[in-house]
Amino acid sequence: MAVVLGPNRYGKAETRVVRVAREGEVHHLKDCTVSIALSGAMEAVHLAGDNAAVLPTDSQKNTVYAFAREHGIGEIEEFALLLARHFVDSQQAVHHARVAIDEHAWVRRGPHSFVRDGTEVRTCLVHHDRDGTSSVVSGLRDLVLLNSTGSEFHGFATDRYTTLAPATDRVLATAVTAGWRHAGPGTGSSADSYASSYADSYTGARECLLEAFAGTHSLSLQQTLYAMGRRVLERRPELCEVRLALPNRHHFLVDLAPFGLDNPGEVYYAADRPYGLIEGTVLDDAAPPAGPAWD
Ligand SMILES: O=c1[nH]c(=O)c2[nH]c(=O)[nH]c2[nH]1
Repeated sequence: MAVVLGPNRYGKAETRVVRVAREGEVHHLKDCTVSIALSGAMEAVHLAGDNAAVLPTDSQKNTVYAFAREHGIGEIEEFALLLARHFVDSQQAVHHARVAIDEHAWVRRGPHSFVRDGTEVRTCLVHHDRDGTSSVVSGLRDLVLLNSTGSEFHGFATDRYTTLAPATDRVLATAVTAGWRHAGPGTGSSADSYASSYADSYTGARECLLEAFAGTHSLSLQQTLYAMGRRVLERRPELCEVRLALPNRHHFLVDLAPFGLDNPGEVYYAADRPYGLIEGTVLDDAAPPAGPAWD
């Protein structure tokens, strides 16, 4: 048997950075978690303990803070591309950089006061390669949605273990995890002109998800998933692929008969687990190959 080193990467995970931009009395807040993973010519460190090619993860963390000071944090996709290009361009041994950023939303409550906005998180995942190609996936997670009617589930397959009753009017609730792949940028710095639209693109794609969830009379969460992905692709030509994970947050009607009460769709038990997990990809059939974009 010959033992060889397989794929590997390393980097500082989950650097928490909060950037306060001060405009006199009025402050602006960006609250991010940045995860970096670098790969390339890293055989020597694994095989011989030679660290010459290893830029310490501590330096990577420091770069996040220094860049936040020097460049500010605009759209997270731009900041991720900036970091990814920096590591590939400045370190000979680094051939590929992966940068994932989560943005935690704060809502303004005054010139320099903010309230954390629920659990929803905006996300991005950027890859940059030595040959200059970049990929950008934007998205969100923990966007919690509920329709109190307009959802059915019946006509499903049954077997000897099926006890689920067909539903013609049920609560449909989920916590959306979604990613959408940008058709560009293809190469290097040409991404910069593109970058100014990341904010619009995000707001637009998120709105499509909300609209499609609220506006689809659902015969299954799978059907709703497809409608959500399709709406994004139809309205946002800059995007070519959407991946969704939708946990079915089951709401069970409580049996109030023991108390002499009826329950015409008014009182539910919101179960947290187990939950159905519906996952799917919706894509433009002319989408360029994804490469490592989702890795
Ligand atoms: O929308 C649904 N899809 C399913 O696949 C499923 N399975 C289940 O038990 N309930 C539901 N609901």
